Amino acid sequence: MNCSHLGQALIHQARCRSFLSPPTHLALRRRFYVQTSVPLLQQQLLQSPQSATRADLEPASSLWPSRSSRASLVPPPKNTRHFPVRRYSQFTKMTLNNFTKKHKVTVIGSGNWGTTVAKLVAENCAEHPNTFEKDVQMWVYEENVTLPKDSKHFDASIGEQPQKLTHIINTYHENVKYLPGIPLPQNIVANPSLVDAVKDSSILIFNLPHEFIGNICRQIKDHIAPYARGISCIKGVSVTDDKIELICNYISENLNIYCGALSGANIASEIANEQWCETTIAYNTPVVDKRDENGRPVADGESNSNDVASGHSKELTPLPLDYPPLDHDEWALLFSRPYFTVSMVSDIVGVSLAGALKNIVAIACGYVEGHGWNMTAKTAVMRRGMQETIRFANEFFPGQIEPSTFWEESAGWGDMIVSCTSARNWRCSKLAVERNLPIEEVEKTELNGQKLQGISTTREVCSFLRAKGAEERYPVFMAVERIINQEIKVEEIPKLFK
Ligand SMILES: NC(=O)C1=CN([C@@H]2O[C@H](COP(=O)(O)OP(=O)(O)OC[C@H]3O[C@@H](n4cnc5c(N)ncnc54)[C@H](O)[C@@H]3O)[C@@H](O)[C@H]2O)C=CC1
Ligand SMILES: O=C(CO)COP(=O)(O)O
Repeated sequence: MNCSHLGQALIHQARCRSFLSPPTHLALRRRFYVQTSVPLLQQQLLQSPQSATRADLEPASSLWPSRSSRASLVPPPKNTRHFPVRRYSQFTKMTLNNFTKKHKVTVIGSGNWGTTVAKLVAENCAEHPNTFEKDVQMWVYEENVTLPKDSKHFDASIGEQPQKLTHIINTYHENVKYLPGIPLPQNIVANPSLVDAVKDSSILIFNLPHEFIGNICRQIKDHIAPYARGISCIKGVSVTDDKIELICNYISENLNIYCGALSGANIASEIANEQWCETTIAYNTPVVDKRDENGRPVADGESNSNDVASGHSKELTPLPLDYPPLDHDEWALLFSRPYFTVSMVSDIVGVSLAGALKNIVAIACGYVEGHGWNMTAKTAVMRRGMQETIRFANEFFPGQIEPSTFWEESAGWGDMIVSCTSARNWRCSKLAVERNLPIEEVEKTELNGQKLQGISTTREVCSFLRAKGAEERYPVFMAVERIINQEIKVEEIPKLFK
């Protein structure tokens, strides 16, 4: 029994025991399909992209069994037509090559994670020329960088003169400042002009510290394609007074485009070194972008304001039909690598909040460890931190999360564990206690320009909780703020958690 069969069997078994509601059941089937069948399909198309016919794709049925073998394996779910139709549309979308346009991709941000995501996306753009333009624009916040004498790129004729970071990336294909030692694909184009980098792009990937997103949106608002679609890889939230907004929703509303969210247990330097990991992408394809199996729009052409599927509150410009569609399959195609497994879901709120709030808990864990307490204390902080995260989501985004995001997805417990044991927020808060320094000092001396998201997220979330009078229900979050502000010591934590 291969992985896909096994997945279906498990889902069916769980459903028979009434563990899963029918929608969850369907969502899980879809997830298994994206994770297992799509890469195989891609591989087949890669081997023979021009000549592939539907018959060529039939071997994929070893992953997705034929109707008869499916029937013998597990009784079909209610909506059995769903996946065969999708499979055919995948074939149509990827092989007929009847789209006059391809998606142009821009990554906005070029830090540790920004550059890593640009790398994996650029690898996929080169591998899927029917769907994506080969070159990937990467906007770089320009700065001068001096290559040290022992750098392999050191040029004696230039000496130790500072050079533009964009020049270094485009010449040596390495981001020596934010992702040193990792060779980058040559189809990444480092661009210091934000407006030029986003011009005509149908896909915008936002990947920079969350505090800069307001300024970025203001600068690009009038320069992006109105039909562009986004994915935010940013971990943070936007808070003003007693209002809180997810970063992807902030982007959607301010640019009037639809934007999903990517988040997971992802340490950039490990992924850049192609060590395997998983991630979660949340995306609700807007109704105006949905197409039937013949590639025709499913929207009836009437007003598309308040797009129900995506939750977008304004009128969206549809993605033109001369572009390949942008649905879960295409996002999986853009982000999946052999070393980066993508799970597609619809829970924008759960994925975004899990990614933002775990940074507060990671700081708490670093403090606890720096104080000399070990795994048992850290586990207590993680458990309570996750409890507060889910409480926060239910209290301030009622009815908008899927609990399975926190329990089953990389964006949930996966990210919590990795962040509390090895990420930058954890590392710097641990050092802060060990050196008896404010965490901001450690950030400056240890990270060479990289930014901690946990400090500002803690302050923003705590100020929001105060505005809502909800501090008492969030003792972990509030304690972290007080330790950051050096108002209390780590040893006071257990008393506060009572
Ligand atoms: N590094 C990682 O392992 C992961 C990071 N993330 C998230 O990805 C997002 C981006 O983080 P990184 O790429 O790691 O960034 P980073 O912390 O490595 O680098 C900071 C970036 O901010 C840029 N910058 C500095 N001043 C700026 C300004 N005024 N305007 C615009 N940009 C400016 C710098 O040029 C640099 O590219 C964050 O929300 C982070 O939480 C998510 C998963 C993994
Ligand atoms: O989000 C991350 C891990 O999933 C990275 O966290 P840090 O920003 O603390 O390194």
